[in-house]
Amino acid sequence: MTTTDLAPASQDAPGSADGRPPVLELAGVTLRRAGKEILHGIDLRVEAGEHWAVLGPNGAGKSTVLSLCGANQHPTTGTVHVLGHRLGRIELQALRRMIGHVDPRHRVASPLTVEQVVLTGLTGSADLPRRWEPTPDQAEHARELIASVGMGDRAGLRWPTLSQGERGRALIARALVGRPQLLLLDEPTTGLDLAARERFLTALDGVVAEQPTTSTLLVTHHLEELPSTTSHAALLRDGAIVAAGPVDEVLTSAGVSEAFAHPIRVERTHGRWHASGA
Ligand SMILES: Nc1ncnc2c1ncn2[C@@H]1O[C@H](COP(=O)(O)OP(=O)(O)OP(=O)(O)O)[C@@H](O)[C@H]1O
Repeated sequence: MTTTDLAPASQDAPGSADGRPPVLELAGVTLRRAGKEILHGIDLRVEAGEHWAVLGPNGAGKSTVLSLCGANQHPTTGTVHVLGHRLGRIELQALRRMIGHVDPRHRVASPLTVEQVVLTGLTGSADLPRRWEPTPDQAEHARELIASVGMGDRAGLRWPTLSQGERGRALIARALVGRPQLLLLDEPTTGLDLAARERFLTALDGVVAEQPTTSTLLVTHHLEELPSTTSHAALLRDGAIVAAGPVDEVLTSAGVSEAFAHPIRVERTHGRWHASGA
């Protein structure tokens, strides 16, 4: 395989105040599937270095929004710009190589080892292309990431034999291996034990510190799983955004209660969030 580098961001990419295109811009996005509109007029703008939490009840459309941001599907109407490129005008796989995506729907078809699965993050594919080899730097970075998610002694294990939590850890390393400018995390701590969850949050804080322009979007059902570096939040309900903006303005008891149609008390202590029934 030849690695196709992306052309410079398209001329029609919307600009920000400093002239750089936003990392993500969704404008008037609707999406229809199986005769049903599942997203209605989504507007969302994410700048470099912002860290977004995406929250909402089951079926609100969180994963669907992330799949658009991850160049996995096109909107039915409206526009999606990712890293300055408009979906529909760019080869999706080339774009995917610049995005780290922890996707619970990710399928590993062949019995790859943990190390091989992590390396597929560099090729943006489900399998390792024939004749493709990582550079020594890439291989070393993959090994470091595998160790950082606590899988250093399991790098040679094959995918079908892994537990759910081990797969989750491998997919986090896979998402980080390309040092992406955009990191999409769809319930990344599902199946992780308590220590692995905290290790993941520490690893994410490390990425944020090492790569200050990387932006993240994290979907979770549990406010306790939000990293303390979260800067913004979007609340979804029934395929629409009910609130989006700086995290302390959006993750309030009133905002979260409205999104979930249920009274919820939200508290923030030592930088982390907690939710309980009001
Ligand atoms: N390919 C599809 N065909 C038909 N309906 C779909 C399709 N993909 C998603 N949907 C529907 O769109 C809605 C939003 O789904 P989505 O997975 O984005 O929700 P979510 O907020 O991530 O939910 P959860 O918290 O349960 O994971 C759901 O009602 C779902 O059934």
